Amino acid sequence: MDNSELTPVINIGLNTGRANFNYGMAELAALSTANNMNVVERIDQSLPKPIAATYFGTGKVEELRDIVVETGAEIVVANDELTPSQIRNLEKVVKVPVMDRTGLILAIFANRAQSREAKLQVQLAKLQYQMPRLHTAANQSLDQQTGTSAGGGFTNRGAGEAQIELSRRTVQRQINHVRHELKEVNRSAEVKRQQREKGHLPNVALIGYTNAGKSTIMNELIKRFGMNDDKQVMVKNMLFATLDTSVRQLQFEDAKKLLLSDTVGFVSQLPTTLVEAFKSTLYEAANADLLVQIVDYSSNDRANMMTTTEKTLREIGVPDLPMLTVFNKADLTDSEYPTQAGDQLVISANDDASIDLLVDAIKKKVFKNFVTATFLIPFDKGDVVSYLNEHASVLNTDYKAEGTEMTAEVTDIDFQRFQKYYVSSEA
Ligand SMILES: Nc1nc2c(ncn2[C@@H]2O[C@H](COP(=O)(O)OP(=O)(O)OP(=O)(O)O)[C@@H](O)[C@H]2O)c(=O)[nH]1
Ligand SMILES: [Mg+2]
Repeated sequence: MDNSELTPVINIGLNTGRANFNYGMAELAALSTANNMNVVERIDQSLPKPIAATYFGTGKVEELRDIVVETGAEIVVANDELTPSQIRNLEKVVKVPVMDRTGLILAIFANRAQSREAKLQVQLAKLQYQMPRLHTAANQSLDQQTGTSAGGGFTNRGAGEAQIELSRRTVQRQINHVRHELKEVNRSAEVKRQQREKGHLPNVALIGYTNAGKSTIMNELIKRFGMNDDKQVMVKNMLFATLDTSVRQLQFEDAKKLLLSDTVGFVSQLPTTLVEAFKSTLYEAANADLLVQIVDYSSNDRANMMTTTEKTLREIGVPDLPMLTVFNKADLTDSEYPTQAGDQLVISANDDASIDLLVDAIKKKVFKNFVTATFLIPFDKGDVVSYLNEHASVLNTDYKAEGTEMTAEVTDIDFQRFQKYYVSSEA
């Protein structure tokens, strides 16, 4: 796409002295690009805190107006979440729509959403964002950006209080409706989840900053250890390529199995409405036995990206889970790969030796509580035999007069369950 097809925008940011201000602004530029915008100018102002009425100081807002005219920018995008009145007051002076960081991220999510669940989740987040902003032009610019019409009829700036109240009730009704539909979608997802949980397979979740290579790694693992009919997931060089959680079962040469999930990537200041709306999608990560954090090793911002990931996990309410940290895209750096030091790996997703090392590291983590044991199962306990065949790696089966003798690697939990059939253990 050449720049003429992109909307020219100005990024503005308030430097309150936070250490990662520049990182936040770089992220805002990347998010703008992801939303088909061309950032023609960046304007910062150093202030201890935002001006309540206009975000920037008066003089700076005038300057912004001049630069909008000079550059032909069509939208101003602010690095923070603005109050409805800040947006309104800024728009009065600069005379183009003003969008905040939350509105921008919502717009990207709305453009990317494919599945019914993702679409409903984005819609819910958007409606909740619009609720306190009904009488500003912010929704208007949001709707122009996303091309959707939810709430688009309520952005009439001249509307009176009664009109706003009516709009509020309408939006609340829409919120209730979307919530209801989401519950329906979630119900079928919940059934699938419960079926998986019954299987007692370890759950491994790929998580991390957007565009780090989670889906690429997922696909490499599916290619080698997936079931025949397992579909690949989408990989794209853009922010938030993945908005749905995909779960696949992997089976290794030694018959051990696990569930691997790939999910939505993170970015700093992920709007709370989105985090809230995407809770069920992010549930897979919260419910994992092992988190595999993928980091773009070729990015200079990788330390900030890791901090962002850890913050977001806390926000979603993910408990302190065992974690492997995988520095990916090492092929774009001068570093040697694949290497491992403790729980940290340096790899490249498209390199076989890297995937071997990763699989080995994952297996050591999730199958560490396995024991090899021999069980003698009475012939009337066929269900135990089929359970072991399905869920354990069976090393040997013998038919004795008293029943079926099976030597298998089982989890310590399964070992407890079948202890009464236990006859001996290997070193
Ligand atoms: N050079 C190189 N490129 C990689 C590597 N891994 C992934 N990529 C590229 O990085 C881009 C993003 O990869 P994805 O797998 O979609 O990233 P993701 O983490 O799933 O991103 P989101 O779904 O947006 O959160 C794609 O263009 C991949 O081809 C790697 O090891 N080396
Ligand atoms: Mg992805």
